Amino acid sequence: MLFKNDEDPLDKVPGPPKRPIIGNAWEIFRHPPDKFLYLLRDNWKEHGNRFVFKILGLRVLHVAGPEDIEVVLSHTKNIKKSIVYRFLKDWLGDGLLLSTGAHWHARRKILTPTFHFNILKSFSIIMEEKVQDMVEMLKTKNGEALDVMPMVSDFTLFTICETAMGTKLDSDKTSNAKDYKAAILKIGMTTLSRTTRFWLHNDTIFNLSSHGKQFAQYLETVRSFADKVIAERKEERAQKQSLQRQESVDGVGTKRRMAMLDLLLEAQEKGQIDIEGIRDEVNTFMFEGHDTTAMAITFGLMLLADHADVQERVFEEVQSILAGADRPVTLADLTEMKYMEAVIKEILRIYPSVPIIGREAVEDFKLGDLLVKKGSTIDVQIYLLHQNPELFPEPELFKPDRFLEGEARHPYAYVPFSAGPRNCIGQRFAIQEMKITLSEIVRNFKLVPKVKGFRPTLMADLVLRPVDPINVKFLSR
Ligand code: HEM
Repeated sequence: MLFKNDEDPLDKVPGPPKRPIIGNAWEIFRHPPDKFLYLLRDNWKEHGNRFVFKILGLRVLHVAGPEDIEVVLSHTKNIKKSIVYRFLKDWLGDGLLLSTGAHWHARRKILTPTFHFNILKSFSIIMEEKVQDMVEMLKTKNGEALDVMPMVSDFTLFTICETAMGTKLDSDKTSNAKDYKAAILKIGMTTLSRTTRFWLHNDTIFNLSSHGKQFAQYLETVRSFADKVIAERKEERAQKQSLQRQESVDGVGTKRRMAMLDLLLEAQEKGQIDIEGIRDEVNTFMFEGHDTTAMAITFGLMLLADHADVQERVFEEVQSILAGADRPVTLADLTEMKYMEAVIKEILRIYPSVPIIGREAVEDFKLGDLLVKKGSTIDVQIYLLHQNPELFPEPELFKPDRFLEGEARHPYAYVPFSAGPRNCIGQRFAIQEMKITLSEIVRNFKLVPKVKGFRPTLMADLVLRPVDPINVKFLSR
């Protein structure tokens, strides 16, 4: 693909001027990885909602308009992920995020019940416990400015491990968790560097490079963490199988709750999945289930701290739902939090945790008059879509009310969880976790930014991250 250089309708789509043979490889490489998102934004501002980058023979069509995004995301056959996802294959294997075709369909079917209402209900109890731990820790800090990202990603990692995997991270395992989180950050950075350096797209060259050797070490760390989680749950299951089955039937609040991993282990007993498959899914869900929500909550705390008026409305809403009662929030309370819902939507509009989605066309299709040929790479630019002033006036402003006022909008103008067949399976889990976390924090603390109006530089690797620390003071109410 990299060296195929035949004619293609995508050559007529605007984009930065292409050099002979290498296309835009030099401009892309010249940009440090943490500036790549800004390179995309500048090209979008200059060329509009469709632009093409060419790296040798590989054309990448970037789409940022809701009409094009609707065609790409709702296509039932073009569900194959793009080349960049292949760079994650040694880690996430054939797990739900990377796989395609019949294999993906079968896995999605096995995993969908994990997010059933009753299971999410039992997860809410764990989420609430984990938030309370964070609240207690914050109370001991006496309002000093804290770098929120590491704290929040501990919380979301502990939560996904205990909900989906049924594994509690005690103090002993916390250091493993720290190594795991650090390795994920490095995997993201290395993947982004690999994306922008076309010669590293080749596996052999990459594996021999210093990037490739370090990548192998990070992989070892994340894999062994996932393996420990599986081994532990398996052992516990063997010991307590009969008791656990009975308790998972009565569902909520029992000592042993049914986790996603149990569902996979049951599928293994029925011969529907092998141990490699379980490993791939555990790796996929541990990553997708903690890093995405960690970034969303981190940016959310920053925005709430910076907008005292919004924070006050969130506080008042929670207080009125609880009628001043001193008890944890319940699922019924969460469904009443309409303003909070608008706040969360606005957080994910400005900072969509997954800023770009990549597809490889498995068959020709049309975007209006433009023929997109089989084999083309298409990048859906969620971050840019959400920044479009025609869809979201004054897009740089944090205005949750825009989601309350019933503004008419294209159905694909807002897609933080993607849409169509490959949408986010964890969407309801994520929103539930965000609602519980933000409501409990705002109930207990007044959030104040260390520096008013501070906005970090952003980096789009596997998720959208702040490059600079986000410091917030948590003043007890
Ligand atoms: C704010 C939080 C989250 C956001 C913004 C988000 C966003 C997304 C997006 C945009 C996709 C499509 C990716 C693509 O096509 O390449 C996706 C897929 C996925 N997400 Fe999420 N996600 C979030 C939280 C979660 C959570 C909590 C879980 C698990 C508990 C999860 C599990 C997954 C999985 C497994 C996929 C692949 C689904 C498939 O292809 O069938 N996500 N997510």
